[in-house]
Amino acid sequence: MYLNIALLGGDGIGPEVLAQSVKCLQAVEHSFGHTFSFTKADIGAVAMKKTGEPLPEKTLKICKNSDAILFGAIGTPEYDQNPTSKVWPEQGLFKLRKELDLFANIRPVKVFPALAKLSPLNRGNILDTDLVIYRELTGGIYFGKKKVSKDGAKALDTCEYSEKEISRIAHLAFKAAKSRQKKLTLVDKANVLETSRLWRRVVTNIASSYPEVTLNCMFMDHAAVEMILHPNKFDVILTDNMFGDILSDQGSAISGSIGLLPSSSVGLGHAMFEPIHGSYPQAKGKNIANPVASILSVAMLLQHFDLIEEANAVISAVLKSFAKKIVTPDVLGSSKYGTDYVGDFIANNINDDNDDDLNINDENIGLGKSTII
Ligand SMILES: NC(=O)c1ccc[n+]([C@@H]2O[C@H](COP(=O)([O-])OP(=O)(O)OC[C@H]3O[C@@H](n4cnc5c(N)ncnc54)[C@H](O)[C@@H]3O)[C@@H](O)[C@H]2O)c1
Ligand SMILES: CC(C)[C@H](C(=O)O)[C@@H](O)C(=O)O
Ligand SMILES: [Mg+2]
Repeated sequence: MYLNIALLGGDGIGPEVLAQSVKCLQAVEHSFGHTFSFTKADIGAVAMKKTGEPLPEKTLKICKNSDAILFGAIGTPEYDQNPTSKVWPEQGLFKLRKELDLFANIRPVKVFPALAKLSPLNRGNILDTDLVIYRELTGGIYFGKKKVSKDGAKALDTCEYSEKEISRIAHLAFKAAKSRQKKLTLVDKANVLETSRLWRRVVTNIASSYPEVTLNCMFMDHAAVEMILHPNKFDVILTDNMFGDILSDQGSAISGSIGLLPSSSVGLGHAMFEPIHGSYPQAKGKNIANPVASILSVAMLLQHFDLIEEANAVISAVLKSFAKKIVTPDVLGSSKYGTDYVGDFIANNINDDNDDDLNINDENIGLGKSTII
């Protein structure tokens, strides 16, 4: 297969983890006889320095013309600590998500058996945690009207959702649940917010088209507790933009590190793949960032194009690195292995004979198919 992949490294550790993913994609090309072409483009603070824009036109064009986008991370302390700035790097990501209509952000949360003992939340019931968050990505409070009063003493963010915005991601989440454990949890604040009440009405109506799926509605505050106490009880979580952002970071604490969890963002045409973590600016240039979230995002990319054996080869190589404790220090404090070493190990273990000494089925990380559209 030929794939034209846009590479958006961004800021902080973004380019470092992305470089490991490219090595893995090159290993897939080599082992499975595919051709991937890579086009690098700027986004975030690095793009602002060059052009003044967090998402330059040229980058958007490259993304629109690509089959898929691999994204690193954006954001720098310079802008995080300057709340009065009129432009900031994260706007580049928002514009990209909106322009490409990437309305569904799919974030699997899994506990990897070989790492379960290292999880800060290690208890018996985390072991079979295998849930996936369907986060609405192009609406809600992130994209509603914003205002700051002239004297700067008041600010306003509005949260808006339409039936259409809710129903298109709800269908994806129900389809995912149907192919998994048939449980869907809608997370909202319907006891407070009008938008949440709309979500409940729309999602409850859609549920009748998926009789095999059990729908459960849960308030966000309660969900935060349940996810820590009984993470293995969840299957598919459907939620809005803001709640999905928060719950997925929380999910990573169950897995053991935010450096482990990938995501895909899909719409009707385009698809983007990125770790759930940020630009971790403190680690920039230190070769300590965990590349696994980015590499597993490559596995989701391959699944998206139905390259299932190839995705399994990547997953199998990642699991081998866990089994041999070739991991970065966020996972195992005493580890001496850096970003490059872990990336090289995984890339060097990607081959078309992926179950040589590990059975992928025993430790299948269940990323799920990233899109059903
Ligand atoms: N999608 C994105 O590009 C994205 C996501 C979240 C945050 N951000 C941005 O990143 C910047 C920093 O934000 P933050 O500190 O809240 O979040 P962050 O995810 O960058 O880092 C939070 C902590 O998570 C850990 N961590 C993150 N990535 C890791 C990795 N690959 N390996 C090991 N440990 C890792 C580190 O302990 C780090 O201190 C901000 O500018 C923020 O806006 C970007
Ligand atoms: C960088 C930030 C704006 C972004 C978000 O909130 O969507 C990030 O946290 C994410 O999870 O992708
Ligand atoms: Mg986030």
